[in-house]
Amino acid sequence: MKIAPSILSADFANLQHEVAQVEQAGAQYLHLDVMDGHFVPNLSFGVPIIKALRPHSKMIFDCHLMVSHPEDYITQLASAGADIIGVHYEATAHIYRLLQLIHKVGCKAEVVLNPGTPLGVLQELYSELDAVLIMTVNPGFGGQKFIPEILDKIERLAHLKKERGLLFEIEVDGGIDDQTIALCHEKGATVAVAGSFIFGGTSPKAQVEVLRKVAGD
Ligand SMILES: O=C(CO)[C@@H](O)[C@H](O)COP(=O)(O)O
Ligand SMILES: [Fe+2]
Repeated sequence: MKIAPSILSADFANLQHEVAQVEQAGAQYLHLDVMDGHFVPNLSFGVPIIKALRPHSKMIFDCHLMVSHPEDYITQLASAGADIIGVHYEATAHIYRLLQLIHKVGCKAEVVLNPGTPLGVLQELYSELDAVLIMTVNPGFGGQKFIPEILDKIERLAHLKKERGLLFEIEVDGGIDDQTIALCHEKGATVAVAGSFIFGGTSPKAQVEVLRKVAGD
């Protein structure tokens, strides 16, 4: 499983150092949560922060857009150096068009599903999908408790992927720690996002190493 530290729980006054630590520990992705205070009841950071971090890291920049008009940010995010752009199915009336736009600007396209959104909505989207992000908490905040009912959803998606011979990544996001990562791994998730587990303690480096030991590639 690839590890994707989410900087939402990092020390914002010391971001460059925090990012360097998780990269040195072997994290392959950097997860960047963009929130607009409208789609979710919280504000985080926007494109300028992503652009500022880009020259300091070779990790895959995985941008999770929690905004009401995602189409307005795709081109800017691509120019800022995003590699993967994740858009919520619930945030747009034109998900297919949005996935096409993400590909057009040269990024990988990911659909994010809230806990209450069924897998069936992906049915017509598979040909445009590089990744599916399954929310294992309600989006908007770090430090929430993992919702165990979502394990079944991960298992069903992994089964579907295998059955159809598809190659998309299955990401999980929210409440991931050294216990829940193992459960998600077992069900077929391939990328684990973790914020507070990694940045909430004293050593982000040591915490990435713990996750890698439990479920790393
Ligand atoms: O997208 C989100 C929250 O909406 C996440 O990426 C959080 O940053 C995960 O934080 P933890 O649950 O791991 O603390
Ligand atoms: Fe996220």
